Amino acid sequence: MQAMDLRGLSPAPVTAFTRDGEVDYAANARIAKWLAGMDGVKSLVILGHAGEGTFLTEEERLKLIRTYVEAVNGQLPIIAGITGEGTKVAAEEARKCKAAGATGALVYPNHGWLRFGFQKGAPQDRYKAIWQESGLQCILFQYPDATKASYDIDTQLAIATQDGVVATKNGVRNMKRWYVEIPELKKANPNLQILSCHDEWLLPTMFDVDGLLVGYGNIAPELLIDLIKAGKAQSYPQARQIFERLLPVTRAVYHRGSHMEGTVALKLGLVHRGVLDHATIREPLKNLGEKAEAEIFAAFEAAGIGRVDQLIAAE
Ligand SMILES: N[C@@H](CC=O)C(=O)O
Repeated sequence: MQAMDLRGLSPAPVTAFTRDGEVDYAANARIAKWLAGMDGVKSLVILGHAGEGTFLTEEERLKLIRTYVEAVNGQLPIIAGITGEGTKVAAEEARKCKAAGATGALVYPNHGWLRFGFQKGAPQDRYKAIWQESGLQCILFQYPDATKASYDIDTQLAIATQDGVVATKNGVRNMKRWYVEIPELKKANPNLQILSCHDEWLLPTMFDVDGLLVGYGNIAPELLIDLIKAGKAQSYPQARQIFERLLPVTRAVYHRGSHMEGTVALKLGLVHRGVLDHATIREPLKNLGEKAEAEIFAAFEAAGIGRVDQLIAAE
């Protein structure tokens, strides 16, 4: 197996809808082409939180994968969020995603684990079943420490050393754990690619990662690519400068009441950049209101993040 190279930016694109709430495949293809055309973008991760993946029907999800695969024309791997609850259901979902053209799986924890915690051994069996059933290359998704679905180090090590697991998307949000666990994972599997997803405060993790897998990659991919480079060069001043420039946008999009609002804010950001015509979302997401919209647009102005001209060229 040739592992996906994720050493750079992997944006998690939003899903564009028509004004009446249907999936707008043409608009999604435009997003795919725009992002895929950028040097430093290594994969596109669809059907995740930012992509409202669980708000789509199975038919829509598979059609969206096919749309992305066609749009990027082999330039990049398409990674699908795998969210099915039961292990068998998730493995079956992954098999269908692979048949639709996906290369990778971002494996979400079972939702019940968020509420009750997981039984030892169950997470690694979920990854194993997905890999064996589908052949999709898996990304270990580490949830925040504050949730019961955050895997202890033994569970992470077991998953990280299994066949078919090529990367971890780490959002632990506990630097005591990050500083200890990331080196342990690297020691156990030196090929494991470390991706941060701490959208709301990326800076502290930038010096230890191979890349980013973030919803933030929708709205400021150019600056995030530079931030990754600065982190890899271990240049704190350079990384800090980019972080400061992004700060108004980070605050407007991610320092909100809930991370769920971030997805709505991402769509507004894409409207501001001329990538989307409107920010239609699906329930249970809610619009943020005119005041928040104005704040988000003003934040983009303050950061000097403007419209995307290349999008038109990509069509
Ligand atoms: N950045 C978020 C969004 C999810 O995919 C996270 O940490 O999980």
